[in-house]
Amino acid sequence: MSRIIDQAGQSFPASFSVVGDAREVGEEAARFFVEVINNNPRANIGLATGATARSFYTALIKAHTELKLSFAAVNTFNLDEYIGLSRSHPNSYWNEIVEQFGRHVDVPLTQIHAPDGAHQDPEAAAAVYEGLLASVGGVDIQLLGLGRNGHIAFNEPGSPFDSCTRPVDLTTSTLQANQVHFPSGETMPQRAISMGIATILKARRIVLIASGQAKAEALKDMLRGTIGPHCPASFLRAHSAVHVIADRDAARLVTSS
Ligand SMILES: N[C@@H]1[C@@H](O)[C@H](O)[C@@H](COP(=O)(O)O)O[C@@H]1O
Repeated sequence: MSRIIDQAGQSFPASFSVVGDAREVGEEAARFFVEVINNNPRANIGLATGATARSFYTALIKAHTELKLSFAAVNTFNLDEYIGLSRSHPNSYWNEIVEQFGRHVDVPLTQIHAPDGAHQDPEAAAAVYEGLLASVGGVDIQLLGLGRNGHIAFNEPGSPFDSCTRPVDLTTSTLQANQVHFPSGETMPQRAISMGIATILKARRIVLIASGQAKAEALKDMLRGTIGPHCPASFLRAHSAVHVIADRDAARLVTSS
């Protein structure tokens, strides 16, 4: 894959790995986080939910059990949370991070952070979260998945470059993709609190993961299309330390082989 050189002469992405399958995507992504935590055991790490991230958490847990990597002083920050779900709801994103990762390592659950989806005033909860991120000195390394429509976190198409953490409406595409995670008959939340584009771009390093054919168009738009709110992930091209990891299916429209 050829790099994109923007007007400032910057190369994007900083690195691009195409691996065989979803498991390898997670393993490759975890290497970046292990390196950051080895260098700084008190690192602030930004976490993503979703199916693609599962193998990433499996790899981090393996680093804990086999390499004795400690998360005891790490703080984690979710990208987003559904509005209307308390932390204890089985489908809350806070709970997803605890179940997939937190309870399998030595991070105290008080150091797992997410926007408060149950707050009566979502605007206020979003502002509190943005303030929390600033008060801890920002995120050292942020994991991002990629929505089929090019969203990152829950920044749906139309999200502005300068957006901060805020309440957002989910699009039909996202609702269809995520409804499967809720029990049949249960209507999923239609809104969420999400870190904004500007919030995400403050992270010192970003690792974006994509797996499967359903992400191929979005990955192509992100890397090759015009930069703009129609494809929120394209705004990542304004950041100098983005590492993209995709499996062959997701990368099929941006690789020649
Ligand atoms: N809000 C989440 C994102 O943070 C996630 O990265 C993305 C991809 O999810 P998946 O890996 O399940 O396709 O969509 C969800 O809607």
